[in-house]
Amino acid sequence: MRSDGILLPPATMAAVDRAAIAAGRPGPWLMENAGRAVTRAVTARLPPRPVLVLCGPGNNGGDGWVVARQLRRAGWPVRVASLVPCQSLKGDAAWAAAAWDEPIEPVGPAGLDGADLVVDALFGAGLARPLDGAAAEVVRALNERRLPVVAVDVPSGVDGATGAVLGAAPAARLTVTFCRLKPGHLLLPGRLLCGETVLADIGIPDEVVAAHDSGLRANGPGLWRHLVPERTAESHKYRFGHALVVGGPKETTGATRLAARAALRVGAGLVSIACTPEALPVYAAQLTAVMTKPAADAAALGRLLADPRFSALLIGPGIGTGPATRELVATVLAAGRPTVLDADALTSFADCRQDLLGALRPDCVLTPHDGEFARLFDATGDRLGRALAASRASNAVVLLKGSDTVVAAPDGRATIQPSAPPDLATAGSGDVLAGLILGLLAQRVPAFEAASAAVWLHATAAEGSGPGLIAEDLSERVPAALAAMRSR
Ligand SMILES: NC(=O)C1=CN([C@@H]2O[C@H](COP(=O)(O)OP(=O)(O)OC[C@H]3O[C@@H](n4cnc5c(N)ncnc54)[C@H](O)[C@@H]3O)[C@@H](O)[C@H]2O)[C@H](O)CC1
Ligand SMILES: [K+]
Repeated sequence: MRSDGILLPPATMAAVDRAAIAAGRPGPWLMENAGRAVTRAVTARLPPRPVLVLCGPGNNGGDGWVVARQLRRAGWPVRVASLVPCQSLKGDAAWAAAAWDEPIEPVGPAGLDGADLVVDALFGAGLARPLDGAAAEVVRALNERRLPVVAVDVPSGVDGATGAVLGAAPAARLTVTFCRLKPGHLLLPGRLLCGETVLADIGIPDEVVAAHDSGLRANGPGLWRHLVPERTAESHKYRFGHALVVGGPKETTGATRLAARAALRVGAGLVSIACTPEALPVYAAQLTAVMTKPAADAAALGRLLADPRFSALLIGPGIGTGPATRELVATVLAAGRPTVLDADALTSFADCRQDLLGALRPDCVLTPHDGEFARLFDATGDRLGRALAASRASNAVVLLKGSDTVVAAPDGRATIQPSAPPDLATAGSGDVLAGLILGLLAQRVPAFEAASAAVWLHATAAEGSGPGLIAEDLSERVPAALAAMRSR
């Protein structure tokens, strides 16, 4: 199976299952492969121990019956508890249960006694509402007793489309999923509840998956590495663009400098800061490779940006909020270059959002955190859905920052960042991210890929840094992240 990063929401996964069966892969064969994948993952990690398999009313439960049979064949002491009477099971689940010829218990907390491991096959892609009744009780008891759980496809109660918990969900040590990851495996809290996530090939052809591809991806270098220019012996700095940051006042130059430095670190050929004459000496005293350009007001900035050599623009870090910023943002957008709008450049439009949203283009990238997002867009719904809706509404790329950062494009594509070291939560980290996007845009990386690449580089630069990471160091770690991008 290609590691193509394709993410399939549960409803799409169900359609893929049906298409695979129509393409000659029988349901029981798929279920047997799914159960075998779970069994292999368990037996590769653990020696035999008393295991309880919790089977639900559908095909997730069907996978559980296969796991029970295969673990028993591997010599494990296995018990099975079923949420529903076996005679109510249908289709492949009924087929899988019929092979079990030992006692079957009801699902409930009492059944957990004596189990050293629990296989959670209650619900998967078909979860339709919050857990209740015996399912909720046993899940709560699992969490209270901190029993090791192996989840089939997804921890029961986690919504595979959003990562949200519906009622309750076990904290699994291991989750074995099939065919492709679902958004809920990467979005919080689902990602944390999955524990180690193993993706198993159960024989669904890639072409069946491709036919159902809706443009959702787990973020990774394979999506955009080819678009990030590489320096060679005959490279010249002018080939790597000229990035410009609209600098804040002399009292708050740090954010602007962090962004400018990050743009250089990620490979922009030239980087300039446009700032007021009062702030210019402050910037000039603290910069070496970054140039400073005086621009006293919006009109002067407009004249400066008429120079076509500026290939990408950033406004926001440290710029301050208010009408003057709105005027500067309008001037920057009027220049018609790929543009990053971050922090104060977004907050300044909280009371007049349409003035901003009506002026954006697909080569613009907005980088709100949740608070900034809520001031501009409808904040109801899950993060993936919200980011996609905001991108469609604004006709711009929306990068919704978080531990599970989502990048969404107006054409419906989206990436979810699979990891984010907690050390990224440091002052100035967002300024560095904005600078990384700017530096990639300056090198003519398209906006959606530039934003996704910047998120991955930002997280990779923080990997292994440990506590005490500061934004300046983060920027210095970008070259190593670029090298990792080329090698993975
Ligand atoms: N990905 C693949 O190629 C394969 C996946 N398999 C497994 O099939 C399940 C999906 O099975 P499905 O029957 O569609 O749904 P579930 O088993 O998750 O749910 C069963 C059933 O339960 C009802 N229900 C939903 N929510 C609740 C609730 N909160 N309380 C009570 N009942 C609820 C609803 O009617 C559901 O239909 C997938 O996860 C994989 O594990 C195949 O086995 C192999 C191929
Ligand atoms: K499950």
